[in-house]
Amino acid sequence: MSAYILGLDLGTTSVKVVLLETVSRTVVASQSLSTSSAIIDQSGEKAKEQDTVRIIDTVNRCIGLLPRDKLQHVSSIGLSGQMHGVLFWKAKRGCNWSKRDFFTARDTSQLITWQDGRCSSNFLSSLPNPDSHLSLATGFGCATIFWYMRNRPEFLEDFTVAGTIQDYVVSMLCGLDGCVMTPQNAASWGYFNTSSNQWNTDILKGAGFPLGLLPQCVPSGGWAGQTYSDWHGIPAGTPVGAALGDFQCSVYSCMSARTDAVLNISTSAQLTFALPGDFKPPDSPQPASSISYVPYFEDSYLAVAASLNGGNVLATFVEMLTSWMKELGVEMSDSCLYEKLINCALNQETSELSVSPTLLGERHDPLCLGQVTNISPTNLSLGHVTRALCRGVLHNIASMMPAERLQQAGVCRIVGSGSAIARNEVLRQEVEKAFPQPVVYGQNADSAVGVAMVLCDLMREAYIIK
Ligand SMILES: Nc1ncnc2c1ncn2[C@@H]1O[C@H](COP(=O)(O)OP(=O)(O)O)[C@@H](O)[C@H]1O
Ligand SMILES: O=C(CO)[C@@H](O)[C@H](O)[C@H](O)[C@H](O)COP(=O)(O)O
Repeated sequence: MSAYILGLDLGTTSVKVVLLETVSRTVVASQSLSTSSAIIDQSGEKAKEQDTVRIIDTVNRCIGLLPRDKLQHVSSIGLSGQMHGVLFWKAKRGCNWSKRDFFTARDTSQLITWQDGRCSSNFLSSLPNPDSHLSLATGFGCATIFWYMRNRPEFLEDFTVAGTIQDYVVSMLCGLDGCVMTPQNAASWGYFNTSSNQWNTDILKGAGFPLGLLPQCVPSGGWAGQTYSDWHGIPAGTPVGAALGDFQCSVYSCMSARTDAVLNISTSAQLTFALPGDFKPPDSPQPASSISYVPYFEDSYLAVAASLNGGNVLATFVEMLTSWMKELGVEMSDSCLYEKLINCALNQETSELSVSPTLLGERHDPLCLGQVTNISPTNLSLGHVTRALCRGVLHNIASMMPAERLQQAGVCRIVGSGSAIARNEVLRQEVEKAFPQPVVYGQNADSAVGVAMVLCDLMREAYIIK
């Protein structure tokens, strides 16, 4: 009888699940559903939160679409998800289990995501310097906790545990009292040293940070525990991997040679290549650099240009059009709008219109927001604007990680991944124009597949799969 690994990715826009057949290492079933969990910011503070209850409901619906007979033969579960963000819960009280088959979120906070803009540059510079090569940015878990500590200390009093959304699901599945976190996610929170794999506890303690909220660190590719109950037909006692970063897992799914760079465009966008095995990160942060060095597996690192402006730029354009049309009394579904916009831009191969689409700024340059230039009466069609937006997304990431930098690193080709690339031919055309290196598109290149592959390879190494 075949055994399967369940891979689950909790992205910013959607939840994706796959079943990977362990012997052939192939995907036999997959599903994806949008979480529609964004909470409108009423505060004017640039808060970006998502509704935890909705995210977990989407997980339940998405897994419910997988074949139940195969779920009964799942031998391990791996999770990845959006990094940097934080949610809070109370030990032993973070969820309700129903009929020993699924759980729903209970008494948790909302998820404060990587897109949260509440930590201004002034606020960040008032925090202690981290002992890490990674600089701190708004939306990073520890910065968010500091923000609550200083602005709404009563909010933190309600909770005893914190983690990313993927860590929360792992804790609930395994019935853990606390939270375990891998260096991939811990590094994305800030105040974590990737050489020692330890939190900067002394620095944080000195600043009055609630140390009890720091998760316990376990290796990337390690186990968190076993399922506490049956879950969607998967038997209780099934091993669960400690949650990984969605970025690292998307790379794992499609980087087949050290000479590959990976360009992932989902809600955000990342362009990355693997650093040599003996690479050691610098001692201190380089906040003005558009390239950072993030932990991958074991002691290895990836060099990455992590842009805050990827598929979300197009999603914002679609949202803007929808709201304009609503005001004008017209209705159209998002999927219909995407299709029409992509078709218009395919018929408009070039445009003089220039869009710099950094709607969220970038971590190395937070105040550099978007601009449109070179506007003329003849370049205002939907085709022109959509073409210019897609080109702008690629120009921005190529300015953060120039083609020459890839060449110096020995990159021979770029592998495209992520659903914004998979679903948008205009973006694919612009990727091919932006870089001289040949571009290929990964089959099954995504984080849910990547996290399942990580577990599959671990079990092979341990001879659990023959
Ligand atoms: N119908 C569509 N057609 C083309 N692109 C789409 C469509 N729906 C969403 N997208 C793109 O996909 C992006 C979200 O990708 P997804 O993989 O779901 O994100 P994440 O992994 O961050 O959850 C959106 O920001 C948007 O650019
Ligand atoms: O900074 C990085 C990677 O270092 C990121 O951009 C990171 O992948 C993202 O912030 C989140 O994980 C969101 O990913 P996604 O939802 O866009 O797939």
